[in-house]
Amino acid sequence: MSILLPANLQQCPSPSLSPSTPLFSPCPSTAFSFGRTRLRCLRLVTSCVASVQSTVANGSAPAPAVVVEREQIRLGLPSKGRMAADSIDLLKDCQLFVKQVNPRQYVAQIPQLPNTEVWFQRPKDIVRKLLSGDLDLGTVGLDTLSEYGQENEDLIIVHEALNFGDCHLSIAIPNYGIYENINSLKELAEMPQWSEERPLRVATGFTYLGPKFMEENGIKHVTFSTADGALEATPAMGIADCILDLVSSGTTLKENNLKEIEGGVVLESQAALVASRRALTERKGALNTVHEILERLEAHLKADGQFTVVANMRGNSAQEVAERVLSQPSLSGLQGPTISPVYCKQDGKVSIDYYAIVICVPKKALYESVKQLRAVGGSGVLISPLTYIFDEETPRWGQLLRKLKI
Ligand SMILES: Nc1ncnc2c1ncn2[C@@H]1O[C@H](COP(=O)(O)OP(=O)(O)OP(=O)(O)O)[C@@H](O)[C@H]1O
Ligand SMILES: O=P(O)(O)OC[C@H]1O[C@H](OP(=O)(O)OP(=O)(O)O)[C@H](O)[C@@H]1O
Ligand SMILES: [Mg+2]
Repeated sequence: MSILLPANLQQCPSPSLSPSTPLFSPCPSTAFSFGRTRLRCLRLVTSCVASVQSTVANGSAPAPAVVVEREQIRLGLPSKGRMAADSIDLLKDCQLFVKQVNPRQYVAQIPQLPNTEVWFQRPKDIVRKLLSGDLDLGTVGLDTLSEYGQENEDLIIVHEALNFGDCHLSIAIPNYGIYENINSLKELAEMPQWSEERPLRVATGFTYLGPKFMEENGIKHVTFSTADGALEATPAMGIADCILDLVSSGTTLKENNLKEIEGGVVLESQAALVASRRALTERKGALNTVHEILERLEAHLKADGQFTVVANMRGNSAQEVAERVLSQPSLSGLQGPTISPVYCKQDGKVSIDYYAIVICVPKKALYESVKQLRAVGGSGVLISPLTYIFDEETPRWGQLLRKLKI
């Protein structure tokens, strides 16, 4: 398997190469010409790469030996792109308001977290800066974390499902010509077209995950090229056989006559809250800050999927009403229904003919729950959104402490 090098290693100096010799072409059209010279170049580059890899592995940096002293905890948020607004909106929904004076200012404050400052960075730089110790926390897609974090143990996922930025990293091939009947990675790998001389050409921005995935799947005759965007054009341009890129709605693939294949998904991704292990264990205040952010996130995200349902139900006692409610599978709520007497005044006398029941219902199960409530005599059903659900302790906090071995 030959692996072309990430663009950020192109400038790697080598005395045997003329300055004009391209070591790695971001243009896929030159990506699989492996003459002798090319192979020699690659070997030279490989040894050169080994020496820089300790500091620049696909742009990621190793964790610093010591944590640099500073007063503030630093939270990295995406400066632009599709993750930027959603990150700020999520914090806002958790009552953490990011105060940015203007959109071109890359530092901001969160008044509710006075010991924390926000730094806006490109997602890949958030990962790099977590590794270099210049940020302590950050929100990024799991795809970016895997690509630029490269399983570095200093990176800890604090919350892996922030409920935005959903997409998956997947292989896509043309849906025409020789690929018409190819529907799985296995079938793609077994096509007679690929050989050492003419490997399968993959265009991808994921120069770490791509080769790793192919190797794990035993695909030998494969070569990679990279570009910064519009990868979906490369098969039709004749410069790649397939692509490995992010997919969310699937529109870009469809519009470019490409299809996904079985076994071709490298990873599922959504936004995550990530921290530097070193910062959490060594920086004063970092663990408290992460605890507060995590509590707010979990309370909001848990509530986000639920409705509060209130209904009245005729009955002789709270116990009898509870038995009827609990006979229905979708009406058990978070811990069970809350049932309270409804006091009515009739002919000058106060009596209890009805009970009010309050339950939390998953949004997806709402209509089913309303039907079940009606079936056991519920009436006057009121539905309202839930804002926060604070549990006794956030489950992810315990997981984090275990990861940190605290
Ligand atoms: N359809 C999608 N395509 C790409 N990324 C997506 C998609 N849906 C969600 N994402 C998430 O958004 C993140 C950032 O994507 P975005 O394209 O905004 O920035 P970028 O790719 O880092 O920047 P640029 O495209 O300008 O180089 C991705 O890493 C991924 O986690
Ligand atoms: O499945 P879809 O909803 O169609 O989204 C997938 C496309 O979105 C991303 O590109 P982006 O918009 O970031 O443009 P880029 O290629 O310039 O990065 C990604 O690289 C795909 O091309
Ligand atoms: Mg993009």
